[in-house]
Amino acid sequence: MKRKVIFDTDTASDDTIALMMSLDFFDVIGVTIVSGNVKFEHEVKNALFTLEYLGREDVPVFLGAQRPIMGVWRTVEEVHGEKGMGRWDIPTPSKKPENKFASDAIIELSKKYCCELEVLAVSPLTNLALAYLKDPSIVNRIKKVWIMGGAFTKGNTTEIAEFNFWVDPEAAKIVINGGFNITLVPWEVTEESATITDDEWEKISALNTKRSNFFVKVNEILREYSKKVGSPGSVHPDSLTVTIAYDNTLVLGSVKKSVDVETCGKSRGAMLIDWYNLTNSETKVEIITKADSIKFKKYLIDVLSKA
Ligand SMILES: O=c1[nH]cnc2c1ncn2[C@@H]1O[C@H](CO)[C@@H](O)[C@H]1O
Repeated sequence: MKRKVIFDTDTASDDTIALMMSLDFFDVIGVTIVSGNVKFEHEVKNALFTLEYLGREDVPVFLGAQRPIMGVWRTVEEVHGEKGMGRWDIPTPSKKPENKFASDAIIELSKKYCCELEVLAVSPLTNLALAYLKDPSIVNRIKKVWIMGGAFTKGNTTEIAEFNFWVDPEAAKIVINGGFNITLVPWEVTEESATITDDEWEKISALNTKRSNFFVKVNEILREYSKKVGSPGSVHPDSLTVTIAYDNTLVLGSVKKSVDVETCGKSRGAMLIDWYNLTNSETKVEIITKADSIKFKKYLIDVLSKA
């Protein structure tokens, strides 16, 4: 029996590959969309299209928050392409989203699948924060929350902040302090273990499957951008996070610490880790410090090799 998950996403480039992998690994009972990477309407279209492309029209898509709780954010078309799918102008999908707000869907599904549901959040945490504010008891019904977010020090959006935390630091603060059972996969770990080098990119292109062709198209601009800012290839944080959720033997190092999120000034979106337990906080989360790159890439190639 596959584990039941909700996939929360600001769907652009690597989000779609993380969704593809999740559909293989898990029983995805819902996809929830949140504002972040590109215009909301494109994120919705990208998610619906990805599901259709993979023949998974059966998976419901729920529309969520179209802005962060408080702050002003910016979309990052330079990272993912104008519409979030590289240079690919995807056709309009015929699949339609559900008529239920994402945070309400999270609450309802947590009741329906009480105590076994997991959330894969590869996105700003607005939808989950709103669900928690409406019904804090979801903490007792959701088994696990896997989060791609936060940077130790090497921010990819400001000097100190990672994009998902930076878009909605208030939401990240609410979720992380909410008492969920959380594993965090920070930016640096993903850059170290989930960067696809030129050789690996060529290998993926040469697979020439429906899925590998999709990978190459949607990540084309991500690859160019990542290299431009100094990574050795395209970085795939969301795909690594769902693979760690699926196979915990990918975890080569982790710590359990209390975490907070800065919401002010120039360091807005920074991840604060209480390394020495200075705050005496009881609320701790697991933070991944090292992941198995070889295993991750094997899973990725396996998923992309399928017809
Ligand atoms: O420069 C970037 N490289 C990779 N992913 C990015 C970038 N900017 C925004 N995201 C998005 O934010 C998370 C990673 O911080 C990922 O979830 C990705 O979708």
